[in-house]
Amino acid sequence: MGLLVDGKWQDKWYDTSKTEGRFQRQDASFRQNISSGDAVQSGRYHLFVSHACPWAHRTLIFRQLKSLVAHIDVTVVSPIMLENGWEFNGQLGDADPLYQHDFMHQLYTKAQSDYSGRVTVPVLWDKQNHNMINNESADIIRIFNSDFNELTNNRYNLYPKRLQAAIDAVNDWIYNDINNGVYKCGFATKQEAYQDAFQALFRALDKAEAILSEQRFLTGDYLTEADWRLFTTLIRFDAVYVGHFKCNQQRIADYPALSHYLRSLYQLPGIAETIHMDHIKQHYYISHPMINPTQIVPAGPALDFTAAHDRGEWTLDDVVLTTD
Ligand SMILES: N[C@@H](CCC(=O)N[C@@H](CS)C(=O)NCC(=O)O)C(=O)O
Repeated sequence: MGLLVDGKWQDKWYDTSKTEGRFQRQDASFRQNISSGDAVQSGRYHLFVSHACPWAHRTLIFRQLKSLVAHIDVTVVSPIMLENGWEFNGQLGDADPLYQHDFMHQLYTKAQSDYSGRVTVPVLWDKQNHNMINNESADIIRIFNSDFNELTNNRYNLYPKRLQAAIDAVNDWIYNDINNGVYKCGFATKQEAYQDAFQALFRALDKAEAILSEQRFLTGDYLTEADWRLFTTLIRFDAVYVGHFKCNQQRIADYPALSHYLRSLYQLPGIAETIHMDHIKQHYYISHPMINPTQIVPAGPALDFTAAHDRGEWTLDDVVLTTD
């Protein structure tokens, strides 16, 4: 794991020495949108992802739900991320079909030769102008939600105006305490930092459990981006975060509403194909040798997301708004 400094790769772990052992995520740097009109073209944009990564996973889910599979190709990096950062490896993931790079950091320096910062997935790339459109999943899912509607004729709106305030409010605590919260637990290097993140994480999971015991989705009757942002952390939780990141007060399987909700989302058409548990487990357990020096990947737990759930029978048409 490392980062680019003035366009040069350096193999360095996260620095927690100035933050009392607390992990702080750096903001993404490439934050363009795709303007409507001419810029919206089938086959012009390319998505670079890791199947391990919960942030990249959001973008793959939106690519499915928004009928973009035929229009935006995907390249999957190797799940093993060590001294060279994310790598292209035709055996464990895909080779780089655009530039035959060996490493993801080469894509960043192609976009900006003096780039300084972390080299993260997902990346939305413009093949026509050979530049990086965006490397922030929160933006990419909004681009997918709205910018290609003319091309696909898919009108599902996972960030509808009338729910935006509610979605933003939910995203805020779910991002800080759950999505990023598991990383704050796992990457903490001081007991107190871990303890604080752990308490905030399970307070937030208890809150999500209470909300979902009362209503179908996080913001009420409609499925929105807030649900998918929570989903990608929940699906990894029992397999990885409980053990590897020490998020072990209880499992998602021990929360009745959360576990049924998780299965109901998993069982929607197109979603199971976005989940690759082998990449998820290999990535975390092998790529963080300071946390797991033997790099042994646990064989369990047995998880069955196809089991029945009690959240009712519904399709996307029933629960996703198609209005602004
Ligand atoms: N804000 C970014 C975060 C992406 C991110 O941190 N991805 C992780 C993988 S799960 C990564 O690439 N980490 C590499 C690093 O930090 O060096 C987003 O949501 O798109």
